[in-house]
Amino acid sequence: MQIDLLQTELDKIIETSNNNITITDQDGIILRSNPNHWSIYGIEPDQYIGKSVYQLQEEGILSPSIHAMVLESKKPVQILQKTNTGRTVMATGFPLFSNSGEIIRAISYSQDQTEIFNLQEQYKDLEKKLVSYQNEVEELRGKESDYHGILYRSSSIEQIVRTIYRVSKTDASVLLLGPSGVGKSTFARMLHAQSSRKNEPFIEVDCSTIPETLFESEMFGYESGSFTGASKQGKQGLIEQAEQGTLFLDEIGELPLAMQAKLLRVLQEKKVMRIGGKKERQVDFRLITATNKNIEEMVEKEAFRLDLFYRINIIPLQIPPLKERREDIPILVQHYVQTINEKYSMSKKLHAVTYDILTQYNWPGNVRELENVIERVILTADEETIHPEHLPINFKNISLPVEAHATPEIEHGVFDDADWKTAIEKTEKSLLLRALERCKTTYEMADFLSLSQPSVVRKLKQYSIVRKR
Ligand SMILES: Nc1ncnc2c1ncn2[C@@H]1O[C@H](COP(=O)(O)OP(=O)(O)OP(=O)(O)O)[C@@H](O)[C@H]1O
Repeated sequence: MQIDLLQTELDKIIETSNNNITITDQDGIILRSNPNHWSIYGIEPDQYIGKSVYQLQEEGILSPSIHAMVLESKKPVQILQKTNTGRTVMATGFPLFSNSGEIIRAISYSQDQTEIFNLQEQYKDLEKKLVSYQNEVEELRGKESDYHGILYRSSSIEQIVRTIYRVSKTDASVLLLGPSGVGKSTFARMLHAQSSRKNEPFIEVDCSTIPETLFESEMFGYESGSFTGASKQGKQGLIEQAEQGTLFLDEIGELPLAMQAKLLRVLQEKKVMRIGGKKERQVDFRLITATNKNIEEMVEKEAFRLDLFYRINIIPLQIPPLKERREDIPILVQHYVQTINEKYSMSKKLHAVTYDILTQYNWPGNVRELENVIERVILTADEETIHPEHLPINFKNISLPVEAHATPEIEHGVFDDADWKTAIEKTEKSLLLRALERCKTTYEMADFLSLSQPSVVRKLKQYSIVRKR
């Protein structure tokens, strides 16, 4: 009765265990096992009892057999088995000895670990990807704020820089979209400089400036004497000049429909025929296009060919105007004040209020306008310090936020009815706000203010100044 109960309990344990428990005798004959788990070995549950593990090993069903190993070594063994159903099984085996020290049983527990191994593989894959992304980020971060001449602090430009970095490794056509002066040409040059074609030509074509009558001869070139006025030697077209390099078609939205059709043919066939030529020439270039037009609307109005749009619009990148990424303005202002001073061997400075006005302005002409305005005021101001009145007329009605008004006090040392403590506090607060606008981190602020970083953090807290992220 007691034996029967033990037997039933053992059967139940084996049957319900999450592990595949298998017991063999000293000759490797399977005495008991859990029927639920044998499917991972590709064998029917009723086929294994009474079978020899050596035979199953020979048939390739157990490779290798843990029992065979335990019986041979007379020691506990742990192995990974690859089953012929493609599963990965972790098997642990133990010998069981009689009182006289003879091995009488081998018992194994095995568990299907396929999912865990798959996850491990995926994890390794992800780790590899992570390392490569980290390298990418490090590379970008190292050059952050000045990446191929592109200055930025905004996350929107950072995102674009990252995308450009990634697509520069491919030959995909990129379409740069955005209003005039946002930096489309600058990004196009950066993309080329970053690509494997960087040592080959970068040919920039402003589609709005080529007259329709000259389009073919300019773009495709011509053979000698092919038309009146043609050069005797013939001429290589712009597309051929971009061979192995990058062809940047700026203002593509200005291209008349007839020229769009001609361009499409070249893009489809990657071949050009010079005017007066007899055979087509194979061309290999990377295409970048840019426009400040709403090109999708042009497609809808049939002013731009849909098939050409598909060709150029593989990777569209929308560059936001400056007013939508205001955090880029201070760094651009500082950059242009410095470079334009250097260009003209000058050392003009912006008055704090001028600086505040420039950073509050909406810049409808974007970075180009910013660069031009700073150049103009540096050249025309008759004083070393550029005051608000030196700015063009359209800057007259800029209203500054309350904090900004505190800054002239520092310049002039004027504090109405203020006691010493209030004056110091006002000054400190103004300096902190100014540093905050110019700097990205509290470490940079500390550098800028010649303070320690903990002091900066403490003072920001003292004046309840919160840094924007
Ligand atoms: N992020 C930036 N950092 C530094 N300079 C920039 C940046 N973006 C643009 N610029 C400068 O602004 C000026 C205008 O840029 P760019 O010519 O690339 O603009 P665009 O969008 O191509 O203009 P358009 O549509 O009129 O051709 C250039 O002198 C360029 O160097």
